[in-house]
Amino acid sequence: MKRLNSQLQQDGAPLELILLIRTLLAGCKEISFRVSQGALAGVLGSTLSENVQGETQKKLDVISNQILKDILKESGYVKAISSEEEDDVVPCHPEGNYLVSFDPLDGSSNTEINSLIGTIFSIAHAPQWMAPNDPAAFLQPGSQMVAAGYVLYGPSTMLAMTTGKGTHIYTLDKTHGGFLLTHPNVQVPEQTAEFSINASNQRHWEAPMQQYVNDLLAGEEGPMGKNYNMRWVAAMVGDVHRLLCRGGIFMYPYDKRDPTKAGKLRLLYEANPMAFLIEQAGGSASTGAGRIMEVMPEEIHQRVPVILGSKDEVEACLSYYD
Ligand SMILES: O=P(O)(O)OC[C@H]1O[C@](O)(COP(=O)(O)O)[C@@H](O)[C@@H]1O
Ligand SMILES: [Mg+2]
Ligand SMILES: [Mg+2]
Repeated sequence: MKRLNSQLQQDGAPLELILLIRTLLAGCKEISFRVSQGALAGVLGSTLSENVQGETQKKLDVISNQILKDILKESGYVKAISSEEEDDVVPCHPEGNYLVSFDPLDGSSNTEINSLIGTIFSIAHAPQWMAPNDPAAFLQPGSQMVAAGYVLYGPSTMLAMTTGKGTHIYTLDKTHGGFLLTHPNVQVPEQTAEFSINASNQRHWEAPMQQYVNDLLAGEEGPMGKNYNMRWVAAMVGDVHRLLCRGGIFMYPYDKRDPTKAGKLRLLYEANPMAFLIEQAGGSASTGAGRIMEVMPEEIHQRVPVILGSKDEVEACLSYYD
């Protein structure tokens, strides 16, 4: 089976980017090991501290963040980092050519129940003009990403990765520690009968989303004329992985609970990397008002509504907003 390295080379990724990706994945392998240790290593449970998102940090949030921060800072390839768990931009190497944004542990509410969690990341060029601690450098639209991916810590540790030449999925072979290409060039089916949303928030959604989900639930007797199934892993990395494997539509829309927030999910290190993977796999990714990867960020922890997945189904959902 082909190794990650040769696929990245085949996709024309420059050597320094390949070395950076390998460095980041070395950190993810360490996280995968710590996660698998669970209660044996005392890594489950919450800390007493709150992050910039206003969420109580899980021990694994803090551990994963530290592992990635340390390994990227030492690498020399990275000028600066933005992380879900860091208030501000973390300056790294003044000569670094890349910016890395990451969600060190996605699906934190799943840590205690041994369910799916992961790490999500995106990489962009570091503008020459930027000072290593300047957040303005991160305010680039997602279309500027040069690479994005996630590592899913599940029964197998799996990696979905794109450098703009398709989306490929790899499985970690723990016998030699290498990621092997097990699902080359994944394609999201254009049609689907599976949706993913936290339905407990329905009363807070805008009218178009309420109507769309009601019509999905109406099944073949309803306007959609077919029965839909529902899934919710409560970890974006898990719901998007299922979607890359067999299609579907994933939604975390705007809701009225907190009008100051455009959504729950963060643009730089959740929505953008997932949008890049989905689009490179033939799917669509929208905020409801436009393509996620065309959003011009205003700040590093900005949130956006997310509607992504099978092309025809995303279109059907967006037609409710028209
Ligand atoms: O608890 P809810 O409202 O269902 O939200 C689940 C969503 O929140 C998240 O867990 C947020 O990510 P973090 O765990 O990294 O904070 C997503 O992975 C997931 O899609
Ligand atoms: Mg997350
Ligand atoms: Mg997280």
